[in-house]
Amino acid sequence: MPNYKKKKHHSQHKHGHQTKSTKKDCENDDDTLQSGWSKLYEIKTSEMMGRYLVATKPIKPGDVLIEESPLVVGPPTEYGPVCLGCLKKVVFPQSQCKCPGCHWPICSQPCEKLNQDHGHTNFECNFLREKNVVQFIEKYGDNDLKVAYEIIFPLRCLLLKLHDKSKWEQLMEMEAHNDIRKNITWLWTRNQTRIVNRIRNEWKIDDFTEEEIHTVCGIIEVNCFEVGHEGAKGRALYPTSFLMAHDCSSNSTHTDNPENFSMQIRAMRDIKKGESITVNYGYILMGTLKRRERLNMGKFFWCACQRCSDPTEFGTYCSALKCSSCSNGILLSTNPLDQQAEWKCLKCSHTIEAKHISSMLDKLFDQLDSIDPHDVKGQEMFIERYGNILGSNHYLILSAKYDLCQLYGRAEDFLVDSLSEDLLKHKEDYCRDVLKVVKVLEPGLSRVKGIVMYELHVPLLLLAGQRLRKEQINKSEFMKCLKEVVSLLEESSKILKMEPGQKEQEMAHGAEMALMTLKLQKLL
Ligand SMILES: C[S@@+](CC[C@H](N)C(=O)[O-])C[C@H]1O[C@@H](n2cnc3c(N)ncnc32)[C@H](O)[C@@H]1O
Repeated sequence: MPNYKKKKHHSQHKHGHQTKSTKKDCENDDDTLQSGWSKLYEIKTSEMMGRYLVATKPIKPGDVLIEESPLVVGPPTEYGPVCLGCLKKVVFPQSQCKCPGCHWPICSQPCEKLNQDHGHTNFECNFLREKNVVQFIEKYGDNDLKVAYEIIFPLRCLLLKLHDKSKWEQLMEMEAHNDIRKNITWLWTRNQTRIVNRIRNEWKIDDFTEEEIHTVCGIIEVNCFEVGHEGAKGRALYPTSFLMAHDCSSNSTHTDNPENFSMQIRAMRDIKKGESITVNYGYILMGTLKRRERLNMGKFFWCACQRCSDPTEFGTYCSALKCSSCSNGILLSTNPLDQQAEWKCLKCSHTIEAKHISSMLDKLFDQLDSIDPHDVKGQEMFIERYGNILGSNHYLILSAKYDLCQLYGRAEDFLVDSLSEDLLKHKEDYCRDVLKVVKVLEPGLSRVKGIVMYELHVPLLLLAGQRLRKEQINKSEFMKCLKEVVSLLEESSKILKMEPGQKEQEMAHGAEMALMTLKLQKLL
């Protein structure tokens, strides 16, 4: 299905942004050697995608393409009361700590993240105090409180119009897709009642027009990144990173620093000169039908990338369903770029309408989603129950396996020392199943790959030791296993070291410690 958007108002930017290059990149380039900075990309425009970034020279895996502070950061949607400084949850109305200026609840006295450029600025504090918005917060119930905190992010964007013209102009450069969004009645009405009417009618803030508020809502929906980690989650807009186009098998990745929400975009694999630089707006372990539906609902375009165009998704078959009419047949979409195209068995030609597939996938997704992420037995039951309908590489099965490969060894009752040989083998199998697919869908320095590689080293190392002791394998077979362990540890530590999240940092550290221990034991 083609993308119907028109991009009339985008001017073509010919300049590349100044970006930091890695040492490796500098070594190949005299200019860069002198400055330490390099223009790695330029901005181009296409009818279908609007503006997007294109490499102006060959880029290596791990090269940093963009590193920047946010323009604005705010609370997520549907989340509830958070500290206006650090975005950590606060318990309302019990919270004792209040911002000394506007009296909104904060996490501690003082929260050191108050008065930051992109968050609860002095300007915002004075503005909220003058309008006495806290009076509403104090009388709201749970639902209204969630809405009130959802307004903070658009309000922060709008306040730039009053106190930071240059940032406001940068924001107004971003796509809002008002023409498309106006025709999505539920979305426009939701924004009208939850955001526009609250700001203008209830909070009596008349500094912004309805159109301006809707536009800011659109800019957020189209361009914002979900940021933060456990404890402090948020949404943020960045001056340059928003330009990255989407690809379901992207060549770059993004991470935000939990301390200050600064954004880093890095290449995951080799990018050729002239190739577009892409990130994945979604989640790698999701099948084409639902992935495209989500991208269209959330980002307002129908993706037609190579992965979406290929019914087998590069031979991974991660959307394929088992045929109920014959044995060993599998069903695939007859045209993955058409959401309505029927699905057909490759063996017996049995067909099913796309709408039935879609509603079944929704039901199964809801079931998987309702399982506590720490519930080993629940996830196992999901695989057992639906493995016969969904293919073994199906993305819903792989999602459960991805959770399980991290749970075995960590979850209560499944700590690593208590895992039987069978369960260790089970963990190994799940890791291998996920890794096989992720290596194809996200080759290179992929975070998911780094995590699974780290997880895989555990059963391999323990099983090899047990088997050597029981004389089920000899020394040279043991050394062969160790070789795989070492390569997994080296690769996962290389990938995860680049990720600022605490979990990834701990794994990278764990991988390095494991390598050191092997060296000390003179096994390497
Ligand atoms: C975050 S913005 C990216 C910057 C945008 N192209 C611009 O010019 O402002 C996201 C929007 O870019 C467009 N876009 C990004 N990736 C695309 C893709 N793979 N195919 C079609 N449109 C895409 C869509 O219009 C989407 O809503």
